[in-house]
This record gives sequence, structure tokens and C-alpha cells, in this order.
Amino acid sequence: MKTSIATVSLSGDLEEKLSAIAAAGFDGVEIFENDFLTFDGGPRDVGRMVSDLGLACVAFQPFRDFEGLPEPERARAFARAERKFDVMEELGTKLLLVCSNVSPVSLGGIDRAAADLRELGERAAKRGLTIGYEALAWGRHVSDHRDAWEIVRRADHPNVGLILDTYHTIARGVPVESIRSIPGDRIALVQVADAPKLDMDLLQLSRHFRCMPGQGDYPLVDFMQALDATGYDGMLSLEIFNDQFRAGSPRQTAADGKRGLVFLMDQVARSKTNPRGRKPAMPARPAPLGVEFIEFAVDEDTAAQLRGFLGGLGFHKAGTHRSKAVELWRQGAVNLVINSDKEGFAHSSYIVHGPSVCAIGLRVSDVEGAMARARELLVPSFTQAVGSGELEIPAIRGVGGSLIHFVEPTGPLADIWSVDFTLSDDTGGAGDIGLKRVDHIAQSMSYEEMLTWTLTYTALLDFEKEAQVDITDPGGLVRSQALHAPGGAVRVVLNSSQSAKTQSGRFLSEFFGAGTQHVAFESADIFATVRAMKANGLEPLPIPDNYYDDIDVRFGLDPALVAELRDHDVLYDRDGDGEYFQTYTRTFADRFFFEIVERRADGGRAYQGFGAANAPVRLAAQARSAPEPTVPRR
Ligand SMILES: O=C(O)c1ccc(O)c(O)c1
Ligand SMILES: [Mg+2]
Repeated sequence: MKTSIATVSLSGDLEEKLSAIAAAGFDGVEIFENDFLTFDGGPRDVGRMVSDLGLACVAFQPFRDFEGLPEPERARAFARAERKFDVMEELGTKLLLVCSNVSPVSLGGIDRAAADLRELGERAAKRGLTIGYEALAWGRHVSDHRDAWEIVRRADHPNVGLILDTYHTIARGVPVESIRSIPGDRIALVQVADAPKLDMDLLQLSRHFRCMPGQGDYPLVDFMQALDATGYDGMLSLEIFNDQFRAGSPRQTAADGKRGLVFLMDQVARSKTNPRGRKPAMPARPAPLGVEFIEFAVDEDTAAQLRGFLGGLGFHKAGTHRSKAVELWRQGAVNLVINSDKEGFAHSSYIVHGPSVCAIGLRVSDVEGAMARARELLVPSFTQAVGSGELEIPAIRGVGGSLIHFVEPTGPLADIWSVDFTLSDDTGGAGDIGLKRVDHIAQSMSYEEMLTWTLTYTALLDFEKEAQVDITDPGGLVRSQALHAPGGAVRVVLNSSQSAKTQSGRFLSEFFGAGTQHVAFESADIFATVRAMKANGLEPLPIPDNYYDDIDVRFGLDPALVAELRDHDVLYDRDGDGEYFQTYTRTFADRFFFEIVERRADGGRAYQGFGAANAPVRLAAQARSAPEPTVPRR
């Protein structure tokens, strides 16, 4: 598969865009006219920059409002086209993208449009050039690729081809199956874009909200399967108009684009109907099986405070690292690592962010497969020297430069603890409070990063996206994207906000970047857990009475249950599968906090959400509440 991307998809000047495109490993680039017009150099200079970077110049675009015009506009359109052909000759590109006319003076009529394209094709042929015709979803008379194809077919000229764009086809609801009857050799170029399912004007949606494959909701796998049936063997070219990307890092956006295309073609190769018999370029997505550990970067002082906090939460020290200032704390199946070593990754992370979650360990079905996918998907891996006899646990870079380590149920990575740690079941603390496992991990990031991480998690591992939700924080809106592994074995919630005043926003600005903001543990009996936690001197986050008065009527709950919720500062939610109970600690060092949840099942599977309806109550309570006094009272 050869890949390309239109310059309009990235921020920066033309030079920055082109170098980002080359760095992400694309084969070609579509030059957007605006990027050319604003460039301080001639078309030959642009052509040289493109070829020096090893890129092919796939197309020059867009050429607007051409077909079906009356005179004198028609003659002027041909003159304009000749001028574009001059530029293309110097640029070194063969293909001009002609998008369907939106002008109110255009006349319509399939044969008139076909005659115009045929004449333009004839003129292009004289210069060894080709034109490709694309139906814009908001075209005046042509807004459907089936009509565009009929025009191209009737133009019947070897230098006139069809351009397909996933956005225009899918946004308009044109059946992708209609692509299967188009001959692949008449398709000049295929543009690929994803988009969120939003009920809005198609032009506005296209110009501001397109996104990389896998970041939106469009059925691109179906589109590609239909395309494969045509025999099309040309470039897949990203054309992504997106306000965030125009403002973001061109390198990050370009890498996201490449990652999205690689993941898309991986899905096509793995689908049952795979008309071209494509072979997957990497192993299948490994399943996340559980959270093996959470590692905290601290210094000596905050390590002492964290021990006290975790002790109050019922954790006990269960091991000491053989060569580093690292401790393992445990409860149920939860492993927490307190790293106060003065060297290595955790220490650098502490220097940059302060006390923080610096790494997460995920148990996955295939560590080698995860690392192989990471390479193909441009996710950087991480290694650091380990002591002799110690395990090297494969890792990739996660959110905010933190690490995601991978372990697996069998083989050398099955038991990481007995290798690097001296294990001692010194219960130390006040005793178990009933925490069983990590239920979910919530990470805060900038708005721009949210799409990057949604795509990275889902492309790399078997995570499924849930619907995005907006949550009100006293400081602004927070957008939340949940991901879950099969059976809820691992759940990750990504939060971001454009406001610097929300909890998510403050997390980023005060602590230098994105990261894990809270970890939720599962209890089998949340009320008993809260009582045990209180007995240890750790008070849950106080929840206002108004909340309980409201849920009483909202869910029609038993008054005894409402009283119990109120007494324990436990929040409540219910979905079609069951009930959810949740409570929070205050924040530790103003940086991260913990949640305790209980998921109950009505019948089959348990409640699946995260209590989104309760999040505003929690956020407001946190905004009011002082951080946890660092060492809990005993
Ligand atoms: O938004 C536009 O005008 C526009 C231009 C060229 C394209 O290829 C396209 O898909 C949209
Ligand atoms: Mg297009």
C-alpha cells in the first residue's frame, strides 16, 4: 500500500509540513494550492523540496468551479486550468484534482459536464497530465460519486479519471457498495478521511472535523473492501481538514495519519471479505488481560507520605527491589510500585512532573505482538539498562511520556515480581479493606492529544471505543473518551478540556503535561471498604446532600440505600446491565487520587459505564476540597 497526505492536513509552513510527512514515512504528498501560493519560492523549488525528501508529488489541488459553466465563465475556467497546468509541470505532478462545481451560475447536465472534462482531459494530455474529478458532498449539481463516475465514464478520455474521497461518500450516506462496479484503472486517486458522527452541515463537518482513520466513526473498512474489489492499486491519500490539526504539531499529526492508515489496512487484511487477499503486516491486536501494576515516581519525602496514604487504603508492603529504592505494595490483585530511586526513568519523571504515575504495567495476551505492532504503528518503544539478573520488561511510550510495560500470563514475563524483588508478606499497614483489582485508569491530556491516544490504544491493542461524553467541571467542559478491553479486563478513560481552569486543564498546566490522574480500584462491598478506610483515618471525598435528595427521586431508590450512600459518601448510577457505586479519596500531593467502585449485575454482565452523570458532582466536590493531609491520622 502506498500512502500520501494532503498538505492541508498539517500545521506549519510548507517546509515543516513536508518534512513531517517524510518523517512519518509517507510515499507522497498532495500539494494544496494555498500552501503553494503562500510559499516564498517558485513551483520548481517546491518540486525539488518534495523530491529531495524522497516524496512523490501525487496531486495539485483543488481546482474549483470548473464543469458546466456558461460563457464567458467557461472560457475563463479553461484559461485558469492552463495556468494550473503550467504550475504542475514545474512542480512535477501529473494529477490535477477537479472538485465538483459549487457555483450558482453552473448549469448542471451530465453530458455538458462530461464534454467539459473531456476537453480539459484533451488539453491535459497535450502536456502529459491527467485530471481527476471528485464529487464534493455539497456540490451544486454533482454531490455523489456515482454521478461523478457517470460523468467521467461519458467523458471517455484516458486523461480523465475519478477521484473518490471517503468523506464525501460516507457523509452523504452514499452506499459504499456502489464503488464495486467502478473499474479500478479509472480511479485516479483515493482520498481517505474519517469523521465523527455529528448531525451537522456537511461542509462545516468536512472543513473542521475530519480526522485520521480510526479516530472517527466512519465505516472505512467497508469502504476499503469495496475499493479493493475494483482492483485500484494507487495511493491512499489522507485529506484531513481539522481545526485542531491545523494548530497542532505537524509531526504528531502526520504520525497519527500514518498510524491510522496502517491500522485501517490491517483491519481490511483481517476481515472475512478481503477481495485482494491482503496479508496482515503485523500480528493481530493482543488482548489486554488486566492491569499488572501501577508505578509511582516519588522522592524520599513523598514516598513516606504515599506509604501512609496507601496504608490507609489497605495496601501493605509486599516486596523490596533487589537493587533500587523501589517497593512493591499489594492488596488483592493490585500491585503498586513506589519508586524513589535516584536514577533511571522514574526519577526523571519525578523531576519533570513531581509525584506522579510514571508507568503502568498491562498484562496482554502477546507481548511480542504488542511490541511488533508498536513498531509498525510508529509508537516509540522504551528501554533502559537493568541490573544483572533483572528482567527487562518491554515498554512503549504512553501518555505524557509515561511508560506502558507489557507482561503476559506465561513465559519469562509471567512472574516479574519474584525476579526483581525480595518478597516478604509483611502486612505492615492496617490491613486489607477489600480492594480486589484495578477497575480503570483515567488519564488527562490536552485536547489535541486525545485523538492521538484514542487511536494509539485502539490500533495497538484490542480496545474498543465508547461514545464520547462531555462532563461539566466548575472550570469548563471536560470531554471524556472511554476505552475498554473485552469483558472490561482493562478500562481506560481519557479526559481533556480546552479550559485551563478545569481539573483536567489544571493537571496539565501545573504538572507539566499529560498523565494518569486517577486509578479506580474495585471492591466487592464498597460500604465495608469505606468503613475500613475511615477506620484507617482516611475520609472519602465529601458529597453534598443535594446529590442524595436528587438520586432518591431519579432512581426511586429504597430510602435505606439512600441513607447508606449518604453516610458513606458513595455515588450511585444504573444502566441496563446493573448498578454502579463509586467513592473517591481526596487528591494526593494535589496530583492524583483514587476511586473505589463496585459494579453490580442485574442478571448477566455488570454495569459497564463510569458514572459519567456523577462526574460533575465529584469534580465540584474536588474543587471545594483541600488535598489529602499527606499522612492520614491514625
Ligand atoms: O472542502 C473543500 O473545498 C475540498 C476541496 C478538495 C477536496 O478534495 C475536498 O474533499 C474538499
Ligand atoms: Mg477530497
